[in-house]
Amino acid sequence: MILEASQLSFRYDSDPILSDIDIHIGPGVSAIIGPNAAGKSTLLKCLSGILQPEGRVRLNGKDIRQLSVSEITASISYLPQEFTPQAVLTVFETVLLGRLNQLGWRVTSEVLELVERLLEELQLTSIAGRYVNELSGGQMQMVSIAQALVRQPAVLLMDEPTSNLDLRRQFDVCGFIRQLTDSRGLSTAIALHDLNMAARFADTIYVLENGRVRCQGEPVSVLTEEMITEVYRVESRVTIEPSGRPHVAVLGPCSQAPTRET
Ligand SMILES: Nc1ncnc2c1ncn2[C@@H]1O[C@H](COP(=O)(O)OP(=O)(O)OP(=O)(O)O)[C@@H](O)[C@H]1O
Repeated sequence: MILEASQLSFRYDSDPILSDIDIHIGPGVSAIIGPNAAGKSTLLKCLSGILQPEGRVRLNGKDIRQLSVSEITASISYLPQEFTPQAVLTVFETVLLGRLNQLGWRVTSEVLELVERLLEELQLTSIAGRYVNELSGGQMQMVSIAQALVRQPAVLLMDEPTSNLDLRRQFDVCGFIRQLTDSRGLSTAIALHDLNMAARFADTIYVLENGRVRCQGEPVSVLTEEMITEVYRVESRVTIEPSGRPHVAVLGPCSQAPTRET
């Protein structure tokens, strides 16, 4: 399934937040990077149908404005940046709730097995019976990832899914999402701050700057020292790994950084 936007623009009030965005999600992993307030979360909300932008958002060629909420949520799973549990439920129940649209009045054994399998794959089985309001930030984030994945979407939109995770978990989660994307032919977009995670796991990177796509393409063509200096105002060294993917070492802030609003 393909999710694409053309000439997408959005404003919350008077100021434009996103302008003339053309983006093509999938199949594969697209990373959306850019400084704070560049518009990454707003873009994901526009793509998921939560916000109504100007321009076109199409799901497999169909304007999503012509789709019902249940048609959208049957295909697109959106993981917000902040996960706030709505009620005091266990981890298992919270993940199961991700299937809300597909649940009848009886939960089938297939769905229960699906939840169990996912908890196992994300190494959450040991906390399946814990209440979500008692979890650490990282555990909570893992549960929200499981809740997004249990819906078995064709399109996966994730807003900084690894921001609260330790170093090892960041690799595990990104690797799992990458592998799931490949094995199920998903179209996945992930907003990320970690350039090396984007370099390692994405097929395509979109760089957002002040609400516009500054550049896009394969990690090796996008993640250049020049782009990083101009967009993030830091000095870096970019080397190419044996895999052909770039690796970014950040050296420090640019000495003569232009002042810009964030
Ligand atoms: N509900 C809202 N009402 C008004 N302005 C908003 C709202 N949500 C976000 N904004 C503004 O839109 C701009 C883009 O915010 P957004 O959260 O999309 O950026 P981001 O790139 O995801 O940032 P970050 O990396 O800090 O998460 C910011 O200037 C922000 O203040």
